[in-house]
Amino acid sequence: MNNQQAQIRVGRINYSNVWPIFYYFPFSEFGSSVQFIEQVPSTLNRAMAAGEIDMGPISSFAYGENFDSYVLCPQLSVSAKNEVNSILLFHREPLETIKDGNFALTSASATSVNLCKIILQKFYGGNPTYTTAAPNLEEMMKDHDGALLIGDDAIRASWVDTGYRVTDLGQEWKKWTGTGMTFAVWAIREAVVRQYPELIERIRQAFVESKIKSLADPMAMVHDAQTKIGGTESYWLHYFGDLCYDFGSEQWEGLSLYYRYAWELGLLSKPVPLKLL
Ligand SMILES: C=C(O[C@@H]1C=C(C(=O)O)C=C[C@H]1O)C(=O)O
Repeated sequence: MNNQQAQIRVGRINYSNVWPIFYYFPFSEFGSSVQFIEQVPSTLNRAMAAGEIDMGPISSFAYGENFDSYVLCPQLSVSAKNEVNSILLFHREPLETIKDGNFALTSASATSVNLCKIILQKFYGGNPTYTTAAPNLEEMMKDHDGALLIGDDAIRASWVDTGYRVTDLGQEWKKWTGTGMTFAVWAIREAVVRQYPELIERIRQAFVESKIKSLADPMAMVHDAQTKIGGTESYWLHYFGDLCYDFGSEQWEGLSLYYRYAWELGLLSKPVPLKLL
């Protein structure tokens, strides 16, 4: 089978935070050679590890768990230099007073779940307990001191006056480390790169071009977000403006520190190297 009929299975995170990289992707140009599978990050993480998808955005923590089999695309990520606005920990009392408490963590995440553990255990010196839960804030907060939501679940909850304190974990990471945080990376299974190098490069380049075009003029994407998710034009301009979709030395500086802390806490089994395409 030559590259043109190759079926590259590409994951697509079903949150608005990845929209800039998909918004102008030329789907029709690739026809049946590319199939898209849309899921929450944790499901895509498992699918790539199982060989059920070949490339696309996954939790950066999932790369840390499976770097032996993956390479990363330069220029593509979901990062934040400070506030991320959609990785939110909701809690009643200050973190200092609940650092040994119990926390409900969304089942949709891998990166942010472990970022929350690094923050509570390493930065606040806590010894909390964790429960993985469906991303329903009201249910999560019934019997926990805090609840972590990500993606559009977090955005929608942030629009409601819940009365809870809200900690932005991107901002918290920046406060303690001085670096930005990368929540998702664009990973490719090495076996697929070897089998379809030209097609993989065409897909990667198309993602980069979509990123450049949508960030150069985000208004169509912003108005789509208002229609499909709600919120104001200024909210979405701020949201997409606070996110960073690059993946270079600045992003690796923060991500390698995250991997080091995760390894030190036993959340990852070994140090994580950078393996670029
Ligand atoms: C910025 C975000 O990052 C997401 C968080 C992820 C995680 O915690 O595993 C994975 C993919 C990202 O798209 C978000 O959810 O809003």
